[in-house]
Amino acid sequence: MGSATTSVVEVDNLTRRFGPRRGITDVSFTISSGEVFGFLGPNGAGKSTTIRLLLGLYRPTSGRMRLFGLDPTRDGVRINRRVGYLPGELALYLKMTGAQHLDRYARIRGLTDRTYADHLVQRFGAQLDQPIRTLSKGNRQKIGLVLAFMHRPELLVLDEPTSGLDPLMQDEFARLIRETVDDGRTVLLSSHDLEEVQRLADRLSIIKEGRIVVTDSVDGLRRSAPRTVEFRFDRAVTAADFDHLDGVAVRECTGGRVTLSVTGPVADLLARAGSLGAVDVSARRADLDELFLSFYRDEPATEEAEVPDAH
Ligand SMILES: Nc1ncnc2c1ncn2[C@@H]1O[C@H](COP(=O)(O)OP(=O)(O)OP(=O)(O)O)[C@@H](O)[C@H]1O
Repeated sequence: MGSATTSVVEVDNLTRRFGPRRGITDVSFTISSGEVFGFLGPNGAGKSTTIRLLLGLYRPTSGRMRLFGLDPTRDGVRINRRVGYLPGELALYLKMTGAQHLDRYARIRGLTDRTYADHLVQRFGAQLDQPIRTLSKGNRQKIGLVLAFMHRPELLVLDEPTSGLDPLMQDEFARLIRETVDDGRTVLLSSHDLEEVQRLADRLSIIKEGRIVVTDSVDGLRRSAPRTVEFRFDRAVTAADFDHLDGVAVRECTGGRVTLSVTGPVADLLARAGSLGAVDVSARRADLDELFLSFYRDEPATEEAEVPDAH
């Protein structure tokens, strides 16, 4: 802590096509050291493709990327030593035990001090003495987590990290993430779980149909999330009384009650409601889930969404 913040991951206009199929198009984002960066998107959006490019497993069609200032297409070996990767689909050897996996990874990485690895095994209650094929999904995932974190890498790239973990283990995982960034290390957390990203990430990008639709801090997104505002009047009002106002969408209007979805400043709306003789008002901030879902559903994938930059 206290040291200067540097970019650990830089991605500029990265494009990867698979023949005629789109993989990702013009993807750009930057991740600073000590940050948890969420990468959120529905199935097939392009999260895994982006990660595979970053790890040098795919070559880009065009664009530029850097990890620690190095180019993954050329410096893969140097980069991989500094990265811990948990793939979305864990490829463990079914006949080998967890202990054999740990030995193998420690050898590849030249890791002699196993204190931290042992600590992680204890912490997650990972079962090391049985062949992987006999383990449940969650227990395999715990081994995947230990393998990703055991050498204290500077960058963790985690694809659906809590898949299969029970709530207690998810909490343990959340604590581990916090400790990791408190240590000045960096996390890229890819997921389609809104709740998980919202809880853990400082900033995030939402990717849809291969393109980034928004990048912002979680707090910034929360500020720009629509509020639900409800007014009551002692006479009937109509949707037309409100729907011309900037940032206001009428969700429901019956008799003397109107429910609105509101983004941005409320002065004009309050003036309007006042002039119509409002007798009561209530407001609640929409869940971020609503905002995320609106990006998933409605946003055109070809344009950046107009969310005010929080930085
Ligand atoms: N090796 C490949 N060959 C052909 N098409 C591919 C390949 N890998 C990915 N794609 C295509 O690229 C697009 C993005 O897929 P990707 O796996 O990156 O999505 P994702 O966001 O990780 O999805 P999920 O959440 O389901 O894992 C999809 O249309 C997919 O079909």
